[in-house]
Amino acid sequence: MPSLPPPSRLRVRSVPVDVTGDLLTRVPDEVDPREVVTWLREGDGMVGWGRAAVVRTTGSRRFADAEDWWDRLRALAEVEDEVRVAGSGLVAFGSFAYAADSCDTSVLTVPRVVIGRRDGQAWVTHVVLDEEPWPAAHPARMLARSNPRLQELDPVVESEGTVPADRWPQVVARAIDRIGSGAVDKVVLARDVTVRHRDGGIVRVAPVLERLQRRYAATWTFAVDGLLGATPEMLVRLQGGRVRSRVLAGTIRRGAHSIPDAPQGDGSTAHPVDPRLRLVSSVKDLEEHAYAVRSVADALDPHCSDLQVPAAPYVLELPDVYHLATDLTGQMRSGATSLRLAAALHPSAAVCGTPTHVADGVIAELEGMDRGRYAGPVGWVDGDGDGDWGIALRCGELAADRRSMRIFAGGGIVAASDPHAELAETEVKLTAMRHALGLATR
Ligand SMILES: C=C(O[C@H]1C=CC=C(C(=O)O)[C@@H]1O)C(=O)O
Repeated sequence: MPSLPPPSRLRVRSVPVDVTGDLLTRVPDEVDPREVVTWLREGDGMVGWGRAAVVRTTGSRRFADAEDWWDRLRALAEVEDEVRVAGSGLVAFGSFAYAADSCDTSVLTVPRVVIGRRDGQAWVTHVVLDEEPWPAAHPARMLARSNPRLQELDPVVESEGTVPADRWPQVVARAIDRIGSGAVDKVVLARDVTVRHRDGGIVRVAPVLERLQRRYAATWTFAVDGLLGATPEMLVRLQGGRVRSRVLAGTIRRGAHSIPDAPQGDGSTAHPVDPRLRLVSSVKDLEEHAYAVRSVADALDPHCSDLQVPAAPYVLELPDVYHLATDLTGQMRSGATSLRLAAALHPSAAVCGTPTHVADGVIAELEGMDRGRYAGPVGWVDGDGDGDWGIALRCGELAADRRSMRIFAGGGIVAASDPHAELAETEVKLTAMRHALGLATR
């Protein structure tokens, strides 16, 4: 059950403002980092802080309880919205545990302040409870603030995760055996690594988010209740009745050129093969991708009319990797909120496998860890039900004492997977958080 009932009366006011530059610099330094929320891409999006209302849920009803709470909250809220874009007015940010039996709690939180910007239009939203007065500083003083950029990083050190890196290929090999036995077609296995402050201090969130946003501008830089990352994968976006999903599965490292081993019969010199070409012609990656697309298409089908599923993927280019990507689109017909859609889509075969329930069992058995909120939906929902929900990838979860963080990476395993290549893939995916924490040199 929700740990906090919604307040009797939430008053919300959104007004247009003039905000240029980096939205992250508007977040006050003194804010508790677990109360900072962000959803940013290419400089646009939202940042927020404070807690006007929050619900924490667990178990197999973690989505349903959060949805019920949200429905009650939005029915009670009094909203004055002069902006009327997706995300203005009442908005909640959320992050959900991957597994029903996770020890981690899922959260949906309504910040006290949100600053948003979309297509050149910026706004600020304030939320007050009951008879509380509107903040006096609204909005001029707050918007004049600009904290220094790229603050110095905290000194952090890395230690082994649940499964040490050198044992990871054995874990992958067991999954390949399981696939060989016919029990399951695809399994996504993930590992964690622990990073802690070298001097036992608190790991600060702001510099980590700044670095993620700067290097991974084309991904969604998120922060919700201490879960931080830059995900390239959009589980579902609902905006004005349009539904979109970006499915990723199939990966190759950037710069992974190789010389073709077949002799060049015409006597010409062998050239390195562009990794993008290798990726789009890799039977193994195409298979991995097809399972993920199918799972999303099947889950969206009951909710959408005119669902468009491209026949072949394209290559998404990120700073460290290339991914096979497919963008699905549809027209909402079921009336579900974006949060309900995210719940229906989770877990897709980009983070679980095929068939879902068998893959989930193999994951629980072989990974030996609680994924927490890694690989769960992360994003926001507004009062109309519109919103963005990504899959929490390329991310880390701050410990309750804020002195350490678990960072995560996984990869899809199919029959043709190579255990050592899978270890290398998790290493390259860990680069995003290592870079943000100052652990990667690139
Ligand atoms: C599970 C992860 O990536 C997923 C998303 C893109 C590509 C993937 C892959 O090629 O295996 C994974 O399905 C991760 O980054 O931890």
